[in-house]
Amino acid sequence: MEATGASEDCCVKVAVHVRPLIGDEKLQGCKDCVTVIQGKPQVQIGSHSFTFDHVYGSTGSPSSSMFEECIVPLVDGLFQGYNATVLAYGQTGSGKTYTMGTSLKDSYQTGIIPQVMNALFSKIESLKHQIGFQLHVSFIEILKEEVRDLLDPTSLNKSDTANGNTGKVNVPGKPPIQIRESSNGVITLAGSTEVGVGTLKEMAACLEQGSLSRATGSTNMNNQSSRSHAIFTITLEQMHKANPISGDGIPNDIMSEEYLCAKLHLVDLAGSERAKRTGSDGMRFKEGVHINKGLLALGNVISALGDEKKRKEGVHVPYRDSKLTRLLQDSLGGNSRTVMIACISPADINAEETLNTLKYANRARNIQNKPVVNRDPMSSEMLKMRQQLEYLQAELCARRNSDEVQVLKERIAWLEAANEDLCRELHECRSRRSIVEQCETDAQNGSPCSVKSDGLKRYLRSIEAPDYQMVETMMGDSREIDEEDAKEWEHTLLQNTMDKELHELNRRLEEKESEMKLFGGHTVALKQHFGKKIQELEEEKKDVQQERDRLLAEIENLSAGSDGQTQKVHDIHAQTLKSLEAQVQLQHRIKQEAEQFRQWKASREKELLQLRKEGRRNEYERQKLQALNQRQKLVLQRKTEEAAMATKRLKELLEARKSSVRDNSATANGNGTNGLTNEKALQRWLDHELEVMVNVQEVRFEYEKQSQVRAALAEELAVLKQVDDLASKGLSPSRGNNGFARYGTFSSVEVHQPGNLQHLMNFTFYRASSLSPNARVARIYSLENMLSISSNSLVAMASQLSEAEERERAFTNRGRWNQLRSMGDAKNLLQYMFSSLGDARCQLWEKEMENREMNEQLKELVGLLRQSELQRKEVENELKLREQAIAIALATSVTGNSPNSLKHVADDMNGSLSPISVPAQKQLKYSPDGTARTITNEKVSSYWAGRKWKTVEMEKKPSPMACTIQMEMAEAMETFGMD
Ligand SMILES: Nc1ncnc2c1ncn2[C@@H]1O[C@H](COP(=O)(O)OP(=O)(O)OP(=O)(O)O)[C@@H](O)[C@H]1O
Repeated sequence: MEATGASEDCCVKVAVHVRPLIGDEKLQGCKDCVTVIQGKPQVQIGSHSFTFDHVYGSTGSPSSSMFEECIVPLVDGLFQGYNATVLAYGQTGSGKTYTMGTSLKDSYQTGIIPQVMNALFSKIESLKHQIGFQLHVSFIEILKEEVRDLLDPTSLNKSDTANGNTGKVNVPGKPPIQIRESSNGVITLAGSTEVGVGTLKEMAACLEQGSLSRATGSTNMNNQSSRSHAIFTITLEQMHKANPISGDGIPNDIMSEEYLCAKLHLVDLAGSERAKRTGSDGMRFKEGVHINKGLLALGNVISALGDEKKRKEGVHVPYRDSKLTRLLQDSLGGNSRTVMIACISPADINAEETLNTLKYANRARNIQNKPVVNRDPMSSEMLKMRQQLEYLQAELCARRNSDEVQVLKERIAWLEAANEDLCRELHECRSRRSIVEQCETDAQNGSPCSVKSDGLKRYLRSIEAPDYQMVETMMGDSREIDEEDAKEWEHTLLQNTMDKELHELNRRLEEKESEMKLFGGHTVALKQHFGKKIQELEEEKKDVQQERDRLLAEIENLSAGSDGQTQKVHDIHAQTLKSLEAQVQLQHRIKQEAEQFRQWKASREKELLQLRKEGRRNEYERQKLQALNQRQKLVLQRKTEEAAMATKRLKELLEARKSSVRDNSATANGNGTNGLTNEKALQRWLDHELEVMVNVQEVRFEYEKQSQVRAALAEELAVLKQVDDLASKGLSPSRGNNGFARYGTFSSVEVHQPGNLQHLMNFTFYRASSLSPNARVARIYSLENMLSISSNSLVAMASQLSEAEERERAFTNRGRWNQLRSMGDAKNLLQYMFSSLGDARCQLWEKEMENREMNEQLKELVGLLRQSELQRKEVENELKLREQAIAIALATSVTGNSPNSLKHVADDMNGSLSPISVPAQKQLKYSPDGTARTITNEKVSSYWAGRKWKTVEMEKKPSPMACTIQMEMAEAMETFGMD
């Protein structure tokens, strides 16, 4: 296959995909530090701003439009014979696999590769009648600079549990896949499996098989991190059957076929990573080193191609530095239309990596590719000939006799006029027919119009008569009549349908009417039933009233008939009794109320006390928290200031480095006054270089310290928020197994933490749940403030570090020692370096000596500390035992138990008393009969000897010696920063 045809220059298109903050980042309280300018493909981070071809995610365009805007043009180009490449680049965990859709889980349908497959097959479906297609796919990965075939059926899928890796294992003895370059510069893979696919399902199966075989592993930054660069390649071959009939109307097979072949590489690169952050060691670390090497080589290729000056100078492009760059040779600066998707995380902790990715991508935008249509040389020759033929035919046509054209034009005009007449006539006929039909309908309904209808029918029949038809045929258009028939047929059909509908409606109407009737019957019956019921009730009411009246009358009669005086006495007694009863009840009520009041008052007082206690506790807590916030803020401020100073210094040094390079090159070029100036300038340059290096180290150190502070703050904030959330739902803390107060369930915070950190989290949780709601809110607010300060500081440092790294890279590529133009310069500088190194070594030696001495002192101190600690413990134990003994002795003096029985008690408590001599202020002395008396200021040994209690110390406070030890220990611990 040969790339032929005119090439078009086109730049590599770069799209940025900003993923949202993910679970882990949210748990770490990360802030979004990436701003996407709305309506513009612009990304800002810290003080840096970048413009790309597209920006998706965050406040940019929705990710769903990425495929339409970036990938569809490439798929279309594939059908025109253009190679294409989609490259996903970014730090580990930034969403490359998600974007490409090779993970087979969350993004499978929205990923680029599945969408490409759908688009390809639907296009093939629509074109398959004109074009013959053949599709092949291959899927390889580059793992540790080794190309592995992910579709090789003979290799085994293996889960390498030792390293936690999953991936393919090549069959022993099988030759490795080779990268070859053909004479015309096309890169091919010898020995990789190319699977022919005919359906979408088959292609999807290949993707699935390869994705499952890909090497993945777990790191601190991504549970399922791709440990290799993966390339899924689709090869589309087309046989165009353009122009199958030659100009003379004779089929011409040789002239009609055109063969095109284009490749689409879909590349999911492994993520760039820092071993420290991914926490990788052993095998994972080695993988990381290889990944970074490959990406560095890719970066160098991008730099070489993206720098216009270098391009013009024809600088060597280091494609051969890695297998990845070798395989992507065509995609970068070659025969391909390329889209690079830079995936970034918006989290502040990833600011440095995000900046590096954006810079990398920005450079890639300058790469110029030269895509050409890939067609078969034979068919391209044929195409040329065909084009020539078409051109000649057109020329021939133009030169033909113009009279012929004139005649044809007149004929066309005549035909058009005839056509117009016919159309008019047809229109009239149609309107007449509709009148006839109307009359016919009326006739059926007995309308007077029926008389006319016969005449019109006759007229119509005359129209349909053979001579009429003949006229029609003569005019060359019999279609109108067919149309009329069709209309009539349509009309009949419509009428039938309407009839049916009417019939249906009538039927339903009847149904409804019968339902109504039925319902009407029911209503009457119900009315009657309830009417009767009401009447019955009315009658019952009347009866009851009559009964009541009768009873009242009876009572009146009875009272009128009794003796008046007896009644009076009876009344007086009854009244007295009543008033007495009322009095008693009143007293009882008063008593009850008094008791209730007393209880209420007591409970109020208790509550008040409780509230006061709570208030005091809250106030204390508030003050403590305030102090803590203040202290932490100050520490953070100090740390941030230190970091800002280091960052500023680094910035200045980097600026100064630029100008010093210029000065030195001027001096080295002979513009300096003499050799001595040159020597001094070189020495200054070297000092400066070393200072930059040390400063970068300092900033990185500050960066890491700041990250740790940030992580601790974020951790506490996450826990506090969780506690607050649970509390707002009305859940109360419960005690966990470890004794700490906990809420029912704990989030994934604890699931992800290893042992001791888990313990710490529990502790934080305990503290958080013991805070009052107000204190919690205040602490959350303060933590959020501190986090935001920390986040800004981190982004500023990341920006300077990324700058320093980039300049260092540029410097390394350019050659650090370019400024040395003569042997003299080199010798002088070497001499200077030697003496500087000598000084540094001497200083180091002195420091080491000092350190050694300090270490020895430290060791002694630690020994002393341990000894004191042991002594402290001994004293404490002793104190405990004595307390027990005192308790027993006191009990004896009260209960009269004999010391003998107490001895058993003490023994049971493992209380064998060791002799110790301590100053005592108050002591008890026991006689053999068990009686005790108090003695003071006497040094005695407490010892159970031959059933005799001698003395037992009563001092409860720790002894002066224990106090001294404790103080010494506290001081020492504070000095060495030990908890
Ligand atoms: N646009 C997105 N929306 C939601 N979640 C995303 C998005 N992009 C990535 N993620 C999530 O982020 C995590 C990391 O993504 P992914 O594995 O694709 O990263 P990666 O760049 O391929 O990492 P590595 O280089 O380590 O393989 C996954 O859990 C994924 O679900």
